[in-house]
Amino acid sequence: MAKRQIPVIVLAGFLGSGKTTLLNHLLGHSGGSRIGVVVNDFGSIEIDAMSVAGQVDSMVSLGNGCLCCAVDTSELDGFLDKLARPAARIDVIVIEASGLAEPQELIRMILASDNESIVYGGLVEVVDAAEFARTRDRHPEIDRHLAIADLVVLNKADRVGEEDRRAVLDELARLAPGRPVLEAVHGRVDPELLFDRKPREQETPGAVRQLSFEDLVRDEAEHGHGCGTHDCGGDCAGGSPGHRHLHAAYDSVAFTAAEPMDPRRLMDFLDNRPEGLYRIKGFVHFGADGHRRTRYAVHAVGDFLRFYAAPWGRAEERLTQLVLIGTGIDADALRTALEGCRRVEPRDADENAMWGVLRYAQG
Ligand SMILES: Nc1nc2c(ncn2[C@@H]2O[C@H](COP(=O)(O)OP(=O)(O)OP(=O)(O)O)[C@@H](O)[C@H]2O)c(=O)[nH]1
Repeated sequence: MAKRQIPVIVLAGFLGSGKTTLLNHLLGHSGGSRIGVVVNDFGSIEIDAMSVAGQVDSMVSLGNGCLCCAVDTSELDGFLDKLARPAARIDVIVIEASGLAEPQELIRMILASDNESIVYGGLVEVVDAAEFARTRDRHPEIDRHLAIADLVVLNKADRVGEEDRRAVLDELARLAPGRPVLEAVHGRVDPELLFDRKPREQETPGAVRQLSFEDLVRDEAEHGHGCGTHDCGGDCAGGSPGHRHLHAAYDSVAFTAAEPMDPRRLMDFLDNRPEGLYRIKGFVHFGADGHRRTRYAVHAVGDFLRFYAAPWGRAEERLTQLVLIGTGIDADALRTALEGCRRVEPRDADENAMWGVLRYAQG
């Protein structure tokens, strides 16, 4: 009997589209399946890894940089070997790509792996319904990602009206013809759709098709792009302009503070985020009266801003840890601005200080 192979699914999508949210949904609704997770954060503080830890059967995390620019595949191979070892009893592995990754490079790495216990399980591309048009304007590369997706999740369906929703669906049908598009709110998709894939030979011609190794080799020959196997620094100047990695233009800034943050100053910073600063994620410790036990997860995606309140874990260090990602951002200025948001001096009780934060809070 053929040995059962563990499918490795790549979960991709632009910054803030909802990959971690979807992954957490899968983890919470996996039934009896054991999910192994590889998280690839772009920033040097592994916010995504922290956001899924605790719910997952087995996780490895690759911080600071895009996996798609790894010099060789051995690092990923090592992680896959670890997750696929029989003792881990993993049924499916999900790789959450960084929001700036080239999914094609990740797929190439999985297909090139000589680990016989794993098999490429498809690309799930998450799309932010509200940001789709703007993201595509700035990053036409997204079209290429959609074209090779096995499943497109049109997430944040709650953030668009009927007309915009239809327009995005039409555009997706054009960009990813024949591919299933699932509309979702907060990444709530049926896990069955991801894990229980039909074997290739049962697929209907013209329906969902997984990218094959031949496709990739052909694509490489056509585009002369081999950055899965060399250190291209994300730019691949030798390749076609269409193959410029998304993250080549993006910088990330990490900020950590042990002192509590001043809610008014931080809100002032967040309400006036500089142009180009597209994504902020992390956790904030405010330390204000009545809020000392609350950890505020913060997410900014484009114009969208939310805080999610949850109690700090018992053993958790009360720190503010933020990752800021954007194009043309001034890292030093951002760090200085955030330093200025720390509450260094004890202040008189300011009962209303948290109002600005609570306006954006959920949970
Ligand atoms: N309104 C709304 N918000 C959502 C939905 N899905 C996710 N979000 C929010 O969008 C923000 C970003 O979600 P994440 O899951 O962290 O996105 P991501 O793709 O992992 O982000 P990166 O790791 O930066 O690429 C968070 O505030 C989520 O709560 C949705 O369907 N509707």
